[in-house]
Amino acid sequence: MVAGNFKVCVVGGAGGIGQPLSMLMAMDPNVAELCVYDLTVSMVPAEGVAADLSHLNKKSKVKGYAFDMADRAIDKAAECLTGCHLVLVPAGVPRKPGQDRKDLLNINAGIAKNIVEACAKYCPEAVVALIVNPVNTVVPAMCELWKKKGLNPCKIVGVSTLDVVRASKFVHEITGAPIDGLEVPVIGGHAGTTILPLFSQCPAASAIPADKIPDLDTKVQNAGTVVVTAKNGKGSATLSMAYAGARLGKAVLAGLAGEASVECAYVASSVTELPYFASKVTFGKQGVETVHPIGDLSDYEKGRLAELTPILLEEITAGLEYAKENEFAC
Ligand SMILES: NC(=O)C1=CN([C@@H]2O[C@H](COP(=O)(O)OP(=O)(O)OC[C@H]3O[C@@H](n4cnc5c(N)ncnc54)[C@H](O)[C@@H]3O)[C@@H](O)[C@H]2O)C=CC1
Ligand SMILES: O=C([O-])CC(=O)C(=O)O
Repeated sequence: MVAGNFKVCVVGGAGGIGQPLSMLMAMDPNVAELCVYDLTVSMVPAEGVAADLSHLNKKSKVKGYAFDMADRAIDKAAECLTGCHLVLVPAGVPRKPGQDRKDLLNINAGIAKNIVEACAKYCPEAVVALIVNPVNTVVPAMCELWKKKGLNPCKIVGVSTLDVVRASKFVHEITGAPIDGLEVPVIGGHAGTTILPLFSQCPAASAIPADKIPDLDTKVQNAGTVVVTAKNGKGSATLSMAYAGARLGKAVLAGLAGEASVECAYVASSVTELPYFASKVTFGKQGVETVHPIGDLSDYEKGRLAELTPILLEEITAGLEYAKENEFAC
């Protein structure tokens, strides 16, 4: 397989997730150009992160861009975004202890819109992977605004890979089954009970007694909160998120390069009654190629799906409302 020569931008690239994510993407043989994009107020200047990464002995050329908070990306980010094949977006405010992901909507939806409207203008063919929370609402909001511009909503992808990474790790820890190839699909959304790990679809998890599954399910749902609590007001998951985001980013680029790859992601969907839903997705030459059906569920998982559906619908509806009340500047 010949490696691709793709241009990738990490927006929020000097942040907690952004720095390690930029590093992992700079190491991907499919990346020819990497843009590290952040605000001038970031903890480390984006140019500094880029200068640091530019010394890795990898083929990627790395450049940093920093903009003022008051700048609109649509006015400033032409050079940075033009020609991008993939834009990864870990820009936004993380949770503090006691907060719910939903509490971030007001501030983070505005940040996401500022970025996604610039992508609509400068790289409308790119896959735009949104890590910014609350994913359950921000993704439908940005996708509907994207559609209003006549663009293909399949280009907007909500990153829920960390749930798969966590569920798979927990099954490995309990069963001792080899970690390589151990994969628990996680469907639904990316917050609380909307996170539904499908242990019944992971052969290694069949060794776990049925009465232990609800606690394991809850452990996956609460894993983000465990990190928020342990970081004690200094942010949420960054390193594991960067690992998971790079895994998704690499799958997208592999697909664009002609090697179709499957990852769970939260996307516009018709596999359930909900218009946005996380399930397995095949990434191919155009980005999202196939959104896979959820497959067979255990009775427990069926019950959980019924329970999460109205909750996720409410969070999606908030996104649809946002898109009704707002417009892209372009
Ligand atoms: N989808 C998922 O599974 C996960 C999502 N997250 C979310 O990712 C987001 C980022 O988290 P962290 O990296 O920990 O936060 P952070 O605060 O460390 O970094 C965010 C970066 O975004 C930058 N930024 C803010 N507004 C911007 C704008 N308009 N344009 C460009 N850059 C901008 C900031 O300057 C900062 O450098 C949060 O919303 C968090 O909730 C975090 C973990 C997992
Ligand atoms: O918990 C948070 O706020 C960050 C996040 O989405 C996760 O770690 O899954």
